Amino acid sequence: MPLLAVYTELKKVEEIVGVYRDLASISLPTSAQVRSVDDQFLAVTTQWSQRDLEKSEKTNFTVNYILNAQDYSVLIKTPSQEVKNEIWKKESPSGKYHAVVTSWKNKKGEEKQFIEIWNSQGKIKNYDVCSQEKHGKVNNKDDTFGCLQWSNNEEKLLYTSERKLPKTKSFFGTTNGNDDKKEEKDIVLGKEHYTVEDWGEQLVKKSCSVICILDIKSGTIEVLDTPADLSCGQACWGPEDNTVVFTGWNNDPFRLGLKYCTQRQSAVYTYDLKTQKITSISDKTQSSRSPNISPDQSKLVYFDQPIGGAHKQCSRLKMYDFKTQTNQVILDIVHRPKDEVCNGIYEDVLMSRCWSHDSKQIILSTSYRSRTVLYCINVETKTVRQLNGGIKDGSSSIVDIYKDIIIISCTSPNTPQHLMVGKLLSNPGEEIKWHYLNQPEIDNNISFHLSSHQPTTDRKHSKYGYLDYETILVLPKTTDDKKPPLILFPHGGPHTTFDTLYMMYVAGFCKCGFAVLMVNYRGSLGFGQDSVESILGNIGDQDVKDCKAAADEIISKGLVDGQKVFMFGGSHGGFLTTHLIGQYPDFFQAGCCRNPVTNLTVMTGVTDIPDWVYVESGFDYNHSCLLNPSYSEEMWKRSPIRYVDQVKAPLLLMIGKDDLRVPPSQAKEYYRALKTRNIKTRLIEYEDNCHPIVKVDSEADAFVNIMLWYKEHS
Ligand SMILES: CSCC[C@H](NC=O)C(=O)N[C@@H](Cc1ccccc1)C(=O)O
Repeated sequence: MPLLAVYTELKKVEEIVGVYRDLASISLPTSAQVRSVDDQFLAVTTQWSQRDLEKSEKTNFTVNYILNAQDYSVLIKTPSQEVKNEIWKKESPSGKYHAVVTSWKNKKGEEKQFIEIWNSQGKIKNYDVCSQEKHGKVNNKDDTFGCLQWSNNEEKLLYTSERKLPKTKSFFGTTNGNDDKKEEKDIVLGKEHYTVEDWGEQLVKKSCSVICILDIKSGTIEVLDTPADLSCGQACWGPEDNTVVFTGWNNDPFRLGLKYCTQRQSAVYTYDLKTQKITSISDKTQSSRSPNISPDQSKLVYFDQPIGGAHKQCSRLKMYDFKTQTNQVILDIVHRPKDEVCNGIYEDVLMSRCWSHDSKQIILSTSYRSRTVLYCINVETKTVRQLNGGIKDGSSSIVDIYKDIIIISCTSPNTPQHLMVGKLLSNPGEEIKWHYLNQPEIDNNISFHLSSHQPTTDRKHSKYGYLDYETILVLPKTTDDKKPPLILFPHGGPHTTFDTLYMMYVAGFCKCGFAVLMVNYRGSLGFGQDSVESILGNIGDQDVKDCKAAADEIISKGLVDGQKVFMFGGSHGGFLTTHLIGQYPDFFQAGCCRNPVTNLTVMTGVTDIPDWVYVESGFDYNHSCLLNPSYSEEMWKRSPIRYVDQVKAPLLLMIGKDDLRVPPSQAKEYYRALKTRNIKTRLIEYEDNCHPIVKVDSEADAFVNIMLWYKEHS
């Protein structure tokens, strides 16, 4: 390469790295808890996360605030304090104690887990919970099964862990040299290599979760006697601490991936701590989850939806009354949106605190078309209202509520998430006045526009012909008349959605000069259950055409350069990327995709969610389904690889080597097919990354590679 070209290339890299460094340094709130100190003051504890590119890890820290209880002004803000080795922290109901689950490696490199109890004087107890050998590893916050709950009398802690597995050793020797006689009789022979099923992508080694109770005074641990065919989680204390309420997922006949999949068979149960009797309180023909008890302990709410079908869908909000032992629907599944208020609930779980102080209302946030909005649902009148809050056309979500003081997180594509505090008012007509906890950093060089798109007559769905869809166009500020190149970016899933949130990659693309069109094609969440169902059996067609038509509309409005269009997407978004460059070969300059689905016919035996392949291809699924030539034929017709001969655009493929959802072989097969057809392509493989590719160093490397790829092929 001539010297000038080398210099220009280096300059380009430096600029992109600079953009990424700036964005990666932004810290974002992850959670917050509010509590009243007295009539005059409120205390708010907030948790934050920030990328540390030097250490290649995320730094977590807390910031504490003291607020004036009358006008919510910030009186004191403590300096940031880094949090290390902490898996989970939970304040007791009175605020006197904290329980902290910590993880630590001893000198032999073995992982130890402790539950520590703290008060204002310091650490008062520390239990090495796994040493009692009553259970396996404690679940953490992010696991679907995780929970940490103080009993109302503050004497006990409820948590979940993996069920204890029998120890095993080889038929021909010992596991280690120091097994004593007592241990020897508990050891089974020759089972070391038996498969232990788990719950798949991002839930590796989560096989069968059990509920545990730690007696804080004595340190004894009781593992509840739940059936071995249930994985238990999301546990909370029932009225007067006499029962435990939890969600149980069926392990049989075999486990399928649970991450991003709320349609698995599960129910809400109560466990009587005196009699050990387990009762299912939800409808067992539905999939139920996320029980949450009212402050007055008279009732609980939870979500349910049909078992099977789309991996995420619209859910019902249901309520169980402890006195009458009856269930009722508070907010039903919304098939076809009827009003401007609510299109249904699309959340996996409720916030751990979601009730108003009078136990009459629930606060939750969920997608309403392309925005996350706040809802207040009255469980007595079964009425729903949207709460005001945040940025115009932006998104707001609930972070915590305590005694009607609400903390929300507000954001938009040009405004990173920031926290606000307000009071839930008794008069539903009155607007909440929100106060900043931290000031947002608005990027005035980025703007965004929401558009709705009406499919042309030939593209209307045969059953749900009324459906429309939306896009979010994010634009860089340009100094000249030149229109920016466009990145067409459909989301994955397909049953998820792009809400008007701040997304680091999108902001980064804009700062590098690109416009980004995020497409909520039909099938996305937030538009009613009909939209979710409209895509089943139509993948590779309806979604592809929605994306292309949206790009055409935006180009025809003259907002972007129609001669410079690039494709980007992950997973099902990678499926759409490879479809679009194959079906519209002259439209795209280049493409990039992460863990793309490229060939459905070879997915069923290798993904952790084979049901996805059947259901999205338009078939019913049950655990005994086997692939046959007629399924395969339909799957082939819907696969991007079918169009590989037509591809012209250079394609960058990125793989998370540990992805269990979309096996790396999908990208590799497509890569080989492009190579042999002399289409420019590159494959990047990230070690220790699974489906999302979000390890700090990999995410950073992928960003720079994507930008260089597009710039090289502009
Ligand atoms: C057999 S893989 C199917 C594609 C995958 N769907 C579900 O997991 C997918 O597109 N994944 C999305 C992840 C996602 C799904 C739902 C909600 C949020 C994220 C992706 O990686 O973007």
